[in-house]
Amino acid sequence: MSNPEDPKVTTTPHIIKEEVLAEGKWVKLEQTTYLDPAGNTRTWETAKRTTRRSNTEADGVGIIALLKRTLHKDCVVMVKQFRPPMGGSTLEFPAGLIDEGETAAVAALRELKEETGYKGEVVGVTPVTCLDPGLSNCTTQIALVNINGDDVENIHPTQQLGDGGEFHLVFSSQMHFSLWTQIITPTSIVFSRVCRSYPFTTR
Ligand SMILES: Nc1nc(=O)[nH]c2c1ncn2[C@H]1C[C@H](O)[C@@H](COP(=O)(O)OP(=O)(O)O)O1
Repeated sequence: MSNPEDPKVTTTPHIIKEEVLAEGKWVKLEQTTYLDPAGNTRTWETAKRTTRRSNTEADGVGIIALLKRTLHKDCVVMVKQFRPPMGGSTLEFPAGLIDEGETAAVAALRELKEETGYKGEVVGVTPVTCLDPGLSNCTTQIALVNINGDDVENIHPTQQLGDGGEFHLVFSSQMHFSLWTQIITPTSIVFSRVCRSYPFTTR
């Protein structure tokens, strides 16, 4: 039985070793051996993307894109798509992996163009945040983008879809969107975890 008078042995937690248990083309499973804050050696099952580049902080970028048009209310552009891990469709901010040599801002404009057809302008990029730190080391940055809907290039946006299949564009009124953020977000971390991918009921 432990003596409550004993000073707790504490040390800085850190990774001791990482062993690959299984690896696919996109994802790998590792066993992470680490020292916990009480000085105990423990293990954790960790999922990682295989696509992470050595010279970057974030795996991907999520895009909060505001469509601004004369005589229309501003709208947030979102995409609805089938997500195999969910076994169904989700309503999400446009998003994607950051390619080699890209900044989050450059990746945001490329992904926005591919997924929605819109040409945007980046007005801000958040710091790096994690998405599901109990499972994975995946990280993201959120780019805030304005779309000039009056620009001739944005009148009839054409998606540039690859093998990934079909995306449906969804426009959420800014007021509705603000309500979500007031309810769900005291911090950007909660915001990105809860709001980046919002389960969508398909009919
Ligand atoms: N976990 C994944 N499994 C796959 O089988 N394929 C995957 C995974 N993650 C990404 N990809 C593929 C799918 C696309 O062809 C490319 C690029 O994805 P990207 O569009 O950048 O990201 P998402 O919008 O999140 O799909 O990677």
